[in-house]
Amino acid sequence: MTDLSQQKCEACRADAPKVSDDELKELMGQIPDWTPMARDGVMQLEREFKFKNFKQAMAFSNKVGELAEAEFHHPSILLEWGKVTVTWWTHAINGLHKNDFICAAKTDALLSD
Ligand SMILES: C[C@H](O)[C@H](O)[C@H]1CNC2=NC(N)=NC(=O)C2=N1
Repeated sequence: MTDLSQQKCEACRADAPKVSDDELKELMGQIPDWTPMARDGVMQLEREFKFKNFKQAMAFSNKVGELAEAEFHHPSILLEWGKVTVTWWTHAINGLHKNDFICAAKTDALLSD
């Protein structure tokens, strides 16, 4: 499988398929630091990123925001002192689409920028 972080998101459509349980298992292998979880019945991918201070956390948050705009696929970003919690899911289908895994992998890649 092509590296998720090298792939591009497709346009979010209301009739797009959610990932299957088998696809979820396979895709999670490429983003092992993320946690799939259900919130109010909506499957999401979440990861906490730790930083030395608020300034570094804010800089990372901004990079995630740029990534979201570049892919036109947007996460929840919780910015706290020394920590950023990023949560990806697809609003249009109230669940997980391959786009979310691509963006999670691209989020991880920001750490080595
Ligand atoms: C109108 C709608 O919000 C847009 O088409 C895009 C913007 N960014 C998005 N981001 C996410 N995570 N899910 C979406 O369904 C989505 N839709």
